[in-house]
Amino acid sequence: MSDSENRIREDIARLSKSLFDRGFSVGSAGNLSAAVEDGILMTPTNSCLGFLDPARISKISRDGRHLSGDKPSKEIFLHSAFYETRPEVGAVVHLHSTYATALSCLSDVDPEDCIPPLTPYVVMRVGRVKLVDYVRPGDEKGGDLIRALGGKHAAVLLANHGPVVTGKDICSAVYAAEELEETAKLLVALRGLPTRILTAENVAELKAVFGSY
Ligand SMILES: O=C(O)[C@@H](O)C(=O)COP(=O)(O)O
Ligand SMILES: [Zn+2]
Repeated sequence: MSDSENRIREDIARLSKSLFDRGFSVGSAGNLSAAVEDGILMTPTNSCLGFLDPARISKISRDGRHLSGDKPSKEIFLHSAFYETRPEVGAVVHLHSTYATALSCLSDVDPEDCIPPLTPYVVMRVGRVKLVDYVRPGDEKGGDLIRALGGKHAAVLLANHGPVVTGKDICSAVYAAEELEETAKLLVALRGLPTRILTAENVAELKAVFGSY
């Protein structure tokens, strides 16, 4: 195993524990993956993000075959669809974090833009978030729904389930998932209050200056 793969395994375990310790995931909810030179590392199914053993993290091929480690997350289709459709994706994080999941259950969120641009950082880290129709966790159809987005979104909310956020590497994907959750919390706190969001010009300026990955 290469030094780089070992480092990414350690990063997945360390960042997963950090998410678990701060309540971004509970029990065995959520899953993370990261690309390595010869495949994709993925958290094992039914594992607790707080107690991962780097050596037992699953490894799958780019076409979804289980190569080594424990049995991979049942959300393998969801993760694989992001890697397939967005070449810049180096990692994927799925959580059941409370506020983002709460938004995913509201009947009046805008399915095209379910995390409106309240602050600059969510625009810079996450971009426009699309609501994806509900399917059973682990259903292959989840992958089809992500592929249908044509790689246009770095993050989605799975209806009545939770967020899936990507990044160029595992650290960026985790930071983006945290930013999405904090913005969801603000949106819930501001519900019913007259709220100013960033204008289209503000968003365009952020994209021009900071780009989007
Ligand atoms: O909600 C679910 O069942 C999955 O999306 C999940 O979060 C945990 O599944 P595994 O990664 O297979 O444990
Ligand atoms: Zn889930």
